[in-house]
Amino acid sequence: MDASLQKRFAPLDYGIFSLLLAASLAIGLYHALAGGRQRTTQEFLMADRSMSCLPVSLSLIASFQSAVAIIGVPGEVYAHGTQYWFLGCSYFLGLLIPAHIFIPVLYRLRITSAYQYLELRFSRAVRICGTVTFIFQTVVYMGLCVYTPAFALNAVTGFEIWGAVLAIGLVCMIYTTIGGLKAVIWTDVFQTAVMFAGQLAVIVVGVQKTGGVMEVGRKVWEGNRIAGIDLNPDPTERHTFWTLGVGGVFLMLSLYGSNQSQVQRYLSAKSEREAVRSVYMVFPALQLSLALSCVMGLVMFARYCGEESPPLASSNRDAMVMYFVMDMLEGLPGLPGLFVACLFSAALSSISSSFNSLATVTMEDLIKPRFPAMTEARATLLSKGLAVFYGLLCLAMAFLTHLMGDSVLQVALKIFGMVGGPVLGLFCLGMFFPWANSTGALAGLGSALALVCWVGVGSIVTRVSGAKPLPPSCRAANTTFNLQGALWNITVSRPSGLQRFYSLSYMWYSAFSCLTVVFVGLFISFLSGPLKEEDVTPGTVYPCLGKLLCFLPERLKKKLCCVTPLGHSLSAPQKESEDRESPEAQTLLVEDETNV
Ligand SMILES: O=C(O)CCCC[C@@H]1SC[C@@H]2NC(=O)N[C@@H]21
Ligand code: NA
Repeated sequence: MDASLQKRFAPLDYGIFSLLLAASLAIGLYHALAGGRQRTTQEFLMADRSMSCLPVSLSLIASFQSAVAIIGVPGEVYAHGTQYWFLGCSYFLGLLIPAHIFIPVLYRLRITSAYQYLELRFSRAVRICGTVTFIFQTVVYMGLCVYTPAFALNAVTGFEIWGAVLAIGLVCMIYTTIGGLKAVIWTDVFQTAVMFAGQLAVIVVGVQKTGGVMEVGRKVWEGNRIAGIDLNPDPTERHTFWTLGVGGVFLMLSLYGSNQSQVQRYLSAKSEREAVRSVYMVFPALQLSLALSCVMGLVMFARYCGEESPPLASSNRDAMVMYFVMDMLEGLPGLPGLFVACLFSAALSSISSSFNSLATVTMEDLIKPRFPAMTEARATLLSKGLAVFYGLLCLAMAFLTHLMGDSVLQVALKIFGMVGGPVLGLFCLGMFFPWANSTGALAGLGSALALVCWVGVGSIVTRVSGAKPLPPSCRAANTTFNLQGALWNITVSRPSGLQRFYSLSYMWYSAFSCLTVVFVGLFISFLSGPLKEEDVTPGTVYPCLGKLLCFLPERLKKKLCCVTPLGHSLSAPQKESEDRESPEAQTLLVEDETNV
């Protein structure tokens, strides 16, 4: 980008930014020296299952709110309008279902890795497949999280990309490796606060510099950026109420229901009730962060829509967001540093959660079952070594990220759909369908991954990445403009056949892959001999049929294989003092440890 547009940092900016990194390191160091000094895997990986709901909820938000959303969502709203905001409608079911179905089932099994559930319900093979799929998804996501802030910074300030990547990667590796899950959660709390502060600063200064709230409102209205509810049922339509509101529910379930990063936070809560409470506390904070990033996109539109050719309009939209921020905050020493601290906080909180959960599942699902006699000290040391290994892998992934094209937000959501969706399907198949067996689960997972990766790769290769950006102009609608508007609305010739398959909205990938696992899984299970109630491990099936058909007599419900609820009836709240382990799960876990 030409030097005239390049923005410079004041010394105070560097000061604030370094302060953030230092604070994160300090929190990590504190947890390395305080408490149990991270000498057991229970403390290093599970925070001694002692966390209360507030830090858990802030850590849940921070884990999947990275620079990808903080830069990607404003860019999305700037180019396409506020349709994306309807994603907030998916947060209701997307959080209620994890709170009242996934947590009760997973928490009472007292597991460490979410994928232990897959072995308890199906078989070790299914568990290994789930773990490997999760590892792949998380490594790619980490690369995206590291690269995004570094790329945006470099595009606008000339900040050396690999300097930023190393800064993020090293700081994160240090405090995650020495401080364990406690450090990750408490740094997430601090970093979430910095994230909100940074976004708020840009919005307040941006509105003030663009002529005030009324002026911004008028411009975004005339610029056709306020989207109404779009009930178009066409699944190839990129963002509609259905793709965001319904497809988004499956996306949220794949993150908050069956993703180790989030499940590990639920399991680190000191009681099931604390875990459920933390999910309820996530809801308002997620809505707020979605609102902040959408409003930031609107302010950015209002700021540049009057100009003939907005700066950087030609280049990557994510870089343009960073330019907008520096354009707004320049001349206010400290604020550019605050926003960069916000970006790095977003990245650090997501990457540290990923490091820690990768180390956890690798230990619990891939190493411990092979070496059951390993001493606690060696296991903890190995977990720390894994955190370093995954840190280096993440830096390598950052290289690959910039090959993916698209806006980083779209890439991230595609990955979650292509890889997170099938794993969600395994959990749904296991929890809601007692007849499903491990043959069906493996067949379902394989077919879903094949199908949804075919769609995903196809859409990238054939570049049917969906809607065109709206005209970037906010001048009052005059005749020529209307004509131009009309021209913009001509729909390209409707794709047919394979093209139509590739142009499936990426927001449907989670739902599509999840339902493929369920349908194929059930079909193969019935072909290969469905399980009976007594074959299913107690506590691994959620008796949703029993709840839905609660009006039926017990006899009939038994017949319909609505298996009896978990160790404790699901409706009874978990008493604090009562020992969490249901007798069946307890005996089971003993077997699990022995039959290695
Ligand atoms: O920001 C990221 O790191 C990934 C993109 C957002 C992931 C999803 S979108 C729905 C939910 N709300 C969030 O803030 N993050 C997740
Ligand atoms: Na984050």
